[in-house]
Amino acid sequence: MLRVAVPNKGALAEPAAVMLGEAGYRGRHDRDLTVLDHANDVEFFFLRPKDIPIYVGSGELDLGLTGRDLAIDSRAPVEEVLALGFGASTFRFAAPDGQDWKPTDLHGRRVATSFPNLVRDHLAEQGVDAEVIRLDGAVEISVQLGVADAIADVVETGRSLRQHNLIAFGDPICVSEAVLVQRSGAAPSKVKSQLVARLQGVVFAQQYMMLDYDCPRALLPRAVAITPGIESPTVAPLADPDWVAVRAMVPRKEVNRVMDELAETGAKAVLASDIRSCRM
Ligand SMILES: Nc1ncnc2c1ncn2[C@@H]1O[C@H](COP(=O)(O)OP(=O)(O)OP(=O)(O)O)[C@@H](O)[C@H]1O
Ligand SMILES: O=P(O)(O)OC[C@H]1O[C@H](OP(=O)(O)OP(=O)(O)O)[C@H](O)[C@@H]1O
Ligand SMILES: [Mg+2]
Repeated sequence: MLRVAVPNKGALAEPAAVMLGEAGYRGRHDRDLTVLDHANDVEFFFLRPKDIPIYVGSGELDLGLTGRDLAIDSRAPVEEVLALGFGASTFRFAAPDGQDWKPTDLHGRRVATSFPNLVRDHLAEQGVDAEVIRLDGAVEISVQLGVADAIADVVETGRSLRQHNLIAFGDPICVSEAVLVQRSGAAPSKVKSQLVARLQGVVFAQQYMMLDYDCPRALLPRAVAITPGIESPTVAPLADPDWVAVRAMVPRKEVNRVMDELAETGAKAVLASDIRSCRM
């Protein structure tokens, strides 16, 4: 049976549960710490996302969903199998607004963070000798409370930084998202490949939309150039011989631009719909 770690709390827990549900796996009941999915030969363990790389790196669990930043900070021997497309954030230095900060200004100063290894390794790479103060959370407040001169923390919308008069500086230390990890160099297995393929199907489906439209036959070459699809679009005859129906997958981010172009070209009844899952 495949043993898989899933975040039980925090920003990644809910989207991870939704993604596993979409992939056909059994969900968590109440606050249970484990779920047996006999139908798919998988046992899920609900753990703190920070601990997940430790369990997977030690080989106790086969796969884990966690944050890339947490996996790096853990220093556990894990490798990314798949990026999951949710939980996106950057990990950045920040310090009081009103000064033009550079990472080298941290020399000889105190930097508070919940990701001490990630920060220490980054400072060492940059040749900056700063003191790292390890805190568990609410790191943004540490500067005003006087325990640090700057912070390094997760930034999603930037709201927490603004609220505490902090400004991010330097290049991001890490560009993170939720990832599926395994122990570095772990052997492949059939159940593992199946879970990876299913999640890949959901990730891919979330990044695309299905477009359906009617198109005058004479305009088909132009329409196909706008929606080339993955392999090639599906073209089906309509009752009216001068028209065809076209179906193609389109990157979600581009769907409105593509719909505008199709409408301008002369396509009618342009419909966009979600894809729940796929195997490419
Ligand atoms: N807005 C966000 N806040 C915190 N973490 C986020 C956010 N968006 C994405 N993440 C990612 O979630 C992971 C952190 O999850 P974790 O559960 O440790 O912290 P949390 O969501 O802040 O919960 P907690 O309440 O336990 O601090 C990291 O990989 C981080 O990059
Ligand atoms: O850029 P933003 O959208 O403001 O999001 C980032 C903030 O959210 C998280 O904090 P959380 O609320 O989880 O509290 P914590 O610091 O105690 O973990 C994170 O640690 C940042 O503080
Ligand atoms: Mg937090």
